This record gives sequence, C-alpha cells and structure tokens, in this order.
Amino acid sequence: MADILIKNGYILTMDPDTGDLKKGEVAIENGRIIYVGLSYNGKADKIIDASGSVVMPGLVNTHNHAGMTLLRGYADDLPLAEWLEDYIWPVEEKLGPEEIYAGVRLACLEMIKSGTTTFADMYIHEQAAARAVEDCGMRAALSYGMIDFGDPQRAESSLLKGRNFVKDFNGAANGRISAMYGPHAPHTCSQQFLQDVRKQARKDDVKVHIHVLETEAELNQMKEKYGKCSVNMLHDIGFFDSDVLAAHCIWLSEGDMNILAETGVHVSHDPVSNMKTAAGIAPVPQLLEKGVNVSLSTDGCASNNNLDMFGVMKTAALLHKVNSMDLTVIDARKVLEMATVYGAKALGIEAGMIKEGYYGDLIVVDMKRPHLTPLYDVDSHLVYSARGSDVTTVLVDGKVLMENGKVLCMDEYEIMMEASKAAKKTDSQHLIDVLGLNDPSVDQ
Ligand SMILES: CSC[C@H]1O[C@@H](n2cnc3c(O)ncnc32)[C@H](O)[C@@H]1O
Ligand SMILES: [Zn+2]
Repeated sequence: MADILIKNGYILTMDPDTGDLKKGEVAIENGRIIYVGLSYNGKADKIIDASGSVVMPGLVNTHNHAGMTLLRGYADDLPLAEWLEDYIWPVEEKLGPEEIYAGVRLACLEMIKSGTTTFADMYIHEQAAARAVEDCGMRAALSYGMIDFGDPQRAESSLLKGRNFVKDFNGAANGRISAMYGPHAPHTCSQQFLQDVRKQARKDDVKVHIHVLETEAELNQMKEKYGKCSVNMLHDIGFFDSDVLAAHCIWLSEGDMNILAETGVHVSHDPVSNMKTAAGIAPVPQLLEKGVNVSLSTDGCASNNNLDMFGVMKTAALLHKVNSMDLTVIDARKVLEMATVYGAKALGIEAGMIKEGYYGDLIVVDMKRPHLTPLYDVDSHLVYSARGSDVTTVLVDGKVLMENGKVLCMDEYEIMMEASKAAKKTDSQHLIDVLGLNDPSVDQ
C-alpha cells in the first residue's frame, strides 16, 4: 500500500530514461517514489488529484542566505561593497538566533509556496536555520558562514563553529538536512583558512559552499594580493573538486572555466541577484557547453528580493538570450534541468527527477490559469509564463507540506508576524503597523 498516489496529472519527470507522461501516476511510500507510470496497480492511503496540473520535481535553490528575508528591501540600490560593508554586515551583528529562526521560517514559507523543496544555505546562526528546516519539513544543505578576514583568532573560532555545525546537523531531520562548510569567499578568507576548511571538509566527508568571483572588485583584489584570480588561487591550493559548490562565478576567463569543468566544481547561478546588484553576467552558456553543472538560485532576499525560483528561471533564460543576442543559446528545457536535475546533482541528493527510488519531493503546478492558457508546450509555460503562486501542492520526503494552496506545515500569519517582530531588531523604520500584522481589527 502506497502512502500517496498522485493521479491525472501531466508528469514532467525530467528523467531522460522515461520521458514525460501526458497523463500518469506517481506513487510514494516511506518518503520515496515507488512508481512512475500510466496506472498504479495498487492502493494508497491518500489520493492527490492533479487534473489540469503539471506534476514535476520540486525546485532546488542552490544558493541562499535564508535568514536575510528579514532584510528584504532594507538597503536597496547601493553599490555592492557599500551595501554589504556599510549596511548588511553591521545590521547582521544585531541579529541573534531567535531572529534568524524567524527569518528562515519566513524564507521556508515563501519557498514552499513557490515550489522550492530543497535549498542550499550559508548564513550566521545557522543552527537556527536547521531548527526552522526541521520544523517545516523542507530539505536543505546548510552551512555556517565563515569569514576570517586574515585574522588567525577569527579563523580558529569560525572553523570551530563550522565543525560543530557539521557534527550536530549533518544528516539531521531524518536525513533532510545535510551540512556543508561555508567559507564566505576567496577575498574575505585567508588562503590558510581556506586550506584548513577544505582539509576539514574532506575529513568530515561533507561538501563546501563558497562565493567565487561575484564582482570585478574581487578579481582585482585577488590579482593584487596573489597575482592570480580566485579560481586559479583556489585551484593551486587544491581546493577544487566535485564537492565544491561555487556561487556566482561571473568574472571568469576561458582558462577559469576549463578549471571548473576539469575539477567538477558545481556552479550556482543567481541571475536576478546579479542583475539587481549589477555584479555582471556569468558566462552560463559557455560553462554548460564545457560540461560544468550549473544550477540556479535566488541568493539572499536582500539582493533579489524574493525567493521565487520561477522568476529566477525566466530571468536566467532571458538574460542569456539578450546577452548573446542569440535566443537559441538556452531553451526552456535546459532551464528546467538547471532548476531541478542539476541542482540536486550539485547537492548530491536523490531528487530533481520523478524517478523510482528518488525522494518524494514533488510539486503540482495548476495550469488552469488565464496566463497559462492556451497550452501548447509545458516547458515553455513553466519557464516563461508561470509564477511561484501557480504551485498548489508541495511534497517533501513524501509528506504534504502544502495542498491546494493551503500550507499545512506552518501557520502563515504567525510566521509573518514573528518575522516582522524580529525585523525590529534591525532598529530600522519598518512598516509592521502599515501591514496591520499586530492589529486585531485587521482581517488576517
Ligand atoms: C558569513 S555568512 C554569509 C554572508 O554573505 C553575505 N552575503 C549576502 N549576499 C551576498 C553577496 O551577494 N555577496 C557576498 N556576500 C553576501 C551575508 O550578508 C552574510 O554576511
Ligand atoms: Zn550569496
């Protein structure tokens, strides 16, 4: 007996072996997919009717700072270095684990409602993020963000916090949480610290999540300090292998791309964030051409300013078409692969496809909507026309987190209220009163 049977939907398996099914069924038991096909020959405890909908793998967001939902719209339209150093870092000092817990819960709510089932994260107070993920039922690859700025004492304490995080949370929440090491970036971490982190990650057999060449300023700083760029420096110290997830990777030379391809580094592409911060345009078509696994991500909410992966998919497609002045350079199917199959591959999880044996991490997208009518091509609609709000049902690990638009795993109003309260810690003017979240006379 299956736990759940999804019927009557268009099954976008993303599995090249089976292809997509115009009208199929998916059965899930003990958190795993046990059947994908035309008609399941067995019973199920619960039936989900996906008539008029697409059933597809949950989206995988491979670079986030989930707690930064608290800083959504906090300091926009500033040069990136000024934004980070003069606004974001000082305000992060004021946020403790309780605020981050509230911020990550808000992030999870937003991600679930827009079809993301797994995310990779790097942030402060990450144990609070782990608690939020455990509570809401999502899947995540979490890392405690570490920066040493060349200070040996800071390096030692950061690495200790990172090690403790890995020890406490790798495999937590019944395996839904995997831990990674999160050294922030090659220009904010010393070479010695990066070597120490890499050694520890190999010892603990966990992956590493790092920002690489997001800005031209980083490229220039690295050239000045080391006489080479971040990719060459990291390659020369033996940092790279297929356990590394590198976010952004914008300022790459041809040689850098070859290094990423040869070493099997996974690249996380953040088109919305990169456009908003005017950081530049990552050479995604060239990376894909060289065989680099490029997945998609939102980045933190302060540079996006939402966590909707449907928006990211559309932006990725449009950005690379106009950048190359060639609209064939990336198509809708490739973008869907990046948001599902490639994301799961980057994080080393059996997800990203609707395939027997894989996790029951699925979403149902309602296609009976004006902006999705008429329907000629499912891939096209999902990338160019759909929005996160078209997602009606979300399953992670075979558990239903949202059904027919109702979030079952948390109280939406409470999450928004707690996050708005936590945002008060920034000591900034904000609009909790305008939102009416604290006002019992406002219909919630
Ligand atoms: C040490 S935890 C992670 C750290 O990263 C900061 N951050 C957020 N967005 C960006 C970005 O686009 N580039 C570099 N660093 C970023 C975040 O504020 C945390 O301090
Ligand atoms: Zn980032």
